Amino acid sequence: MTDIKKGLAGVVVDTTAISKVNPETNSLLYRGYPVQDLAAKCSFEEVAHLLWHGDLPDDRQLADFEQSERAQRHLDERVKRVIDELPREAHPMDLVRTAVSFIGAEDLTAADSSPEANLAKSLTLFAKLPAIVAYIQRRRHDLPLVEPRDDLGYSANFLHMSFGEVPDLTVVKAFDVSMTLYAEHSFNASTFTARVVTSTLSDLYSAVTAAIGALKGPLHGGANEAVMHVFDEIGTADKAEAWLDEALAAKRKIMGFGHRVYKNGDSRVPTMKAALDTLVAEYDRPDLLEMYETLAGAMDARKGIKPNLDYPSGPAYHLMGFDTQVFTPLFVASRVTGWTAHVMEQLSSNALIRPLSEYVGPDQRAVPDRE
Ligand SMILES: CC(=O)SCCNC(=O)CCNC(=O)[C@H](O)C(C)(C)COP(=O)(O)OP(=O)(O)OC[C@H]1O[C@@H](n2cnc3c(N)ncnc32)[C@H](O)[C@@H]1OP(=O)(O)O
Ligand SMILES: O=C([O-])CC(=O)C(=O)O
Repeated sequence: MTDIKKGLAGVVVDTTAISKVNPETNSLLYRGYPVQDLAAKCSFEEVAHLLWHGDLPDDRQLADFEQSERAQRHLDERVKRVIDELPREAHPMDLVRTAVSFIGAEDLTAADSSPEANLAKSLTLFAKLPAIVAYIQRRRHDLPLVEPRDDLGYSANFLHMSFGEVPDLTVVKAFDVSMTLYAEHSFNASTFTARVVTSTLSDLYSAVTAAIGALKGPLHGGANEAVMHVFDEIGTADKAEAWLDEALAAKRKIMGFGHRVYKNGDSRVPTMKAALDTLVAEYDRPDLLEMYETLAGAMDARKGIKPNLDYPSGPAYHLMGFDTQVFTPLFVASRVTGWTAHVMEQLSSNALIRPLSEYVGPDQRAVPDRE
């Protein structure tokens, strides 16, 4: 029998210059820069520029970049109408996926996959996703669309469009940090999906639409939503240990824990946990922190399995005021930078991605004659 690497675990399928995930040193580099330092010192706009162009922008480049992003922030009436046609109860990930697909169908230059065209499309999606996600968040509460403000940075504007006001700087910074941390993570399932689609020479919108579908699952991005459901199911921290014992006995996967690559903790968690701590102080919610610590401690004690980025980001988005079902769309708004960087990298040295499988079905047999 062939040595099959189920789930492609441990298989290196290509090179990438975009990010380096190193489980040995528990580190993550974007284009050579430690992600913690980027989160501390740079805006998400700078990080997006870094991922797409390979380097941080100088002042002039940043000003140009910000200007192009701010000019495209509004929600197009037709995209709004498409969202409005869909049930209010539809999962926000399905709405975001449909909105991106619609934008792709409307763009008559979608098939132009030149580096310049793909860069322009990437920037368009980056600029428009906050409006889409913010509108979905508001529509769930029967609230009207909030127009973007072009005097605000990406994260402050995102929060303004979501809630109609700009929160304290601490909250804006925590949100911006989450965007930076979620932006890129080498060949994770959704990015690999984007690369598979791109490898057939399909267009960038199709790759991003497919990637959104892959991100939705609870074993990947959907876990940030699932963490909050777990917290709700447990109720209060004093019940966390008993809940965990029962869940593990029932062989349940505990959402927000474990990782395919990191086996000793996720490099991004300390930075996001620090951001969560600032939010807990800001909103005076020590109960949430107690739940976080108790469940994480119990999981470590019982299984030695550590939290991944979705574990601190779920409660952080909750404190900011987002509905639980809107957490994974926030991940989309960030990861679109990494996905599109990978689309462009894949095209720069493309090979159709088409692995082999070992057939284990019935041997060849004759189709019975039909009357
Ligand atoms: C941003 C992100 O996408 S990060 C990932 C977000 N996903 C989640 O948080 C979902 C919960 N986690 C998981 O399901 C897994 O840890 C994954 C899918 C992320 C990684 O899985 P894999 O690399 O395939 O590891 P695998 O599932 O084989 O786990 C190895 C062992 O640890 C156990 N394990 C791993 N994660 C968990 C978990 N969250 N809860 C309980 N047990 C777990 C498995 O049951 C398995 O045990 P076994 O050897 O006794 O069968
Ligand atoms: O790398 C992975 O498999 C999942 C992950 O953490 C991410 O995509 O951010």
